Amino acid sequence: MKILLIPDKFKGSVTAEGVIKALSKGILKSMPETKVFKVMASDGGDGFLDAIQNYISLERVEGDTIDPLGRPSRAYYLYNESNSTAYVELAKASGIELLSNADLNVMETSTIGTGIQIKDAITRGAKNIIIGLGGSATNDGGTGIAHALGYRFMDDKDNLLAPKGKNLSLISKISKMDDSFWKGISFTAVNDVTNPLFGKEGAAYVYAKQKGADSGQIESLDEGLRNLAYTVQNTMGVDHALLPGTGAAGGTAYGLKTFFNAEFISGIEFLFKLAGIPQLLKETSIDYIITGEGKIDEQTLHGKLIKGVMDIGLQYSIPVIAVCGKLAIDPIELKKKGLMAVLEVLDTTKPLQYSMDNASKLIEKTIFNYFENQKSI
Ligand SMILES: Nc1ncnc2c1ncn2[C@@H]1O[C@H](COP(=O)(O)OP(=O)(O)OP(=O)(O)O)[C@@H](O)[C@H]1O
Ligand SMILES: O=C(O)[C@H](O)CO
Repeated sequence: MKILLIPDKFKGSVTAEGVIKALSKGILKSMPETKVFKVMASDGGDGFLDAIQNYISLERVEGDTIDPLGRPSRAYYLYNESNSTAYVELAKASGIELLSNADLNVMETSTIGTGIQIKDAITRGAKNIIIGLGGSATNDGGTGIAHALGYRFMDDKDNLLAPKGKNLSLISKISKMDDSFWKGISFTAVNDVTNPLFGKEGAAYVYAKQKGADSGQIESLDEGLRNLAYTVQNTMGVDHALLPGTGAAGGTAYGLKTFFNAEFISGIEFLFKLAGIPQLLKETSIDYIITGEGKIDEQTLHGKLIKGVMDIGLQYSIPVIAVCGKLAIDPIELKKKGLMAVLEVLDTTKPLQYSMDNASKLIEKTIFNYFENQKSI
C-alpha cells in the first residue's frame, strides 16, 4: 500500500507537520507495510514561506515595515540571489494573525507593509516577485501595495486617500508616480482562493467577517471594491474584477494584476509543483491521498488546500480521504465533489476543547479505525 499525506494545519490545535506525524502513526499501526509519502503544503496563505523552505533553502531577509494598522513592525521575505527571485508572504506584514481580536478593523487596515517588503526586494535586485496571498487582515484591493510602489489614489476633489478599506468607495482618480522602479519586474500572485473581487462570492462578503467586519461594513467594503474596479476600468481601461482569484487577500490579487500585471497561480498548484507531486503521481502508483484541516466548511471549496488535493485526486484517479477537526458542511456535497471519505475527529460527547487539546491522538485513532474497518469490509 502507498499513501500520500498532504494535510493542512488544524488551526489552534496542531501544525501540518503534527497532522502528518499523527496520520503516519495511525496508518502504520493498522498497516505496517505501508509506504507513506509526506508533503508539507500550504494554500498560499499563512505558512507560505515555511512550506517553500521545506523544498528550497533561501536567504531570509528581515527588515522594518508596518503592520496592517500602520504600526512599526518587522517582517521577513525569502530571496534567491541566483535567479533574482523574492518570495513574499503577505500575511507576514499584513496578516490577521498580527492583530489581537480587539484590534481587528478591516476598514482601517492596509497592505502597505507588504508593499514596503516588495520595494525592499526590488531595491535588493529582485526581478521576480512571488507573493503568497491569504490570511490577510485587509480588504484594500491591493491599493496599499500599489501605494507603496508609487500609485496614488484620490477622491473627486483630488484629496490624497490613504489606501485602506474604508476609502475604496471614495476613489475617483488614480495616478502613477515614476514607474521605472518596478518596470520589467515580473509579479506572480499565489492565490489561496478562487473568489472574484466583489459580489456575494467576492472578497468582502466571504472573508471580511473573519477580519472583524459587521454586515454594514461588509456591504460598504464590497461597494468600495466595486468602485475601485469601476474607477480602474474608466481611467486605466482594464477590467479584471471577475477573474477567479482576484478576491484573494481582500482583493490584493486584483490589485497586483491591475497595477503590476501579475500572473496568477493557485497556492496549491504552486506548492504541488515545488514539492514534485505531479512527478511523484506519474511515477508511483499511490493508493490513497489523505488530506485534512481544522474545519471543513464552505471556504474549503473555494480553493483551500483540500480542494486542490481533491482536484489532483480526480485528475490522477486516486481516492482522496479528508480528516478534519470539525465538519461544517454536508458530507454528501464533498463526496459529490470527489472525496471518497471525510472523517471528523471531534468527539461530540466531549467539549470542543478536549478535541483541540488531544488532536494528535484523535487524528491517529480516527485514521487507524478507518483502515481497520476497511479490512473487515
Ligand atoms: N482538534 C480539533 N477538533 C475540533 N475542531 C478543531 C480542531 N482543531 C481545529 N478545529 C476547528 O478548526 C478551526 C480552524 O480551522 P482551519 O484549521 O480549517 O483554519 P482556517 O480558520 O480555515 O484558517 P486557514 O485559512 O489559515 O486555513 C478552529 O477554529 C476549530 O473550530
Ligand atoms: O486573506 C484572505 O482574505 C483569505 O485568506 C482569502 O484570501
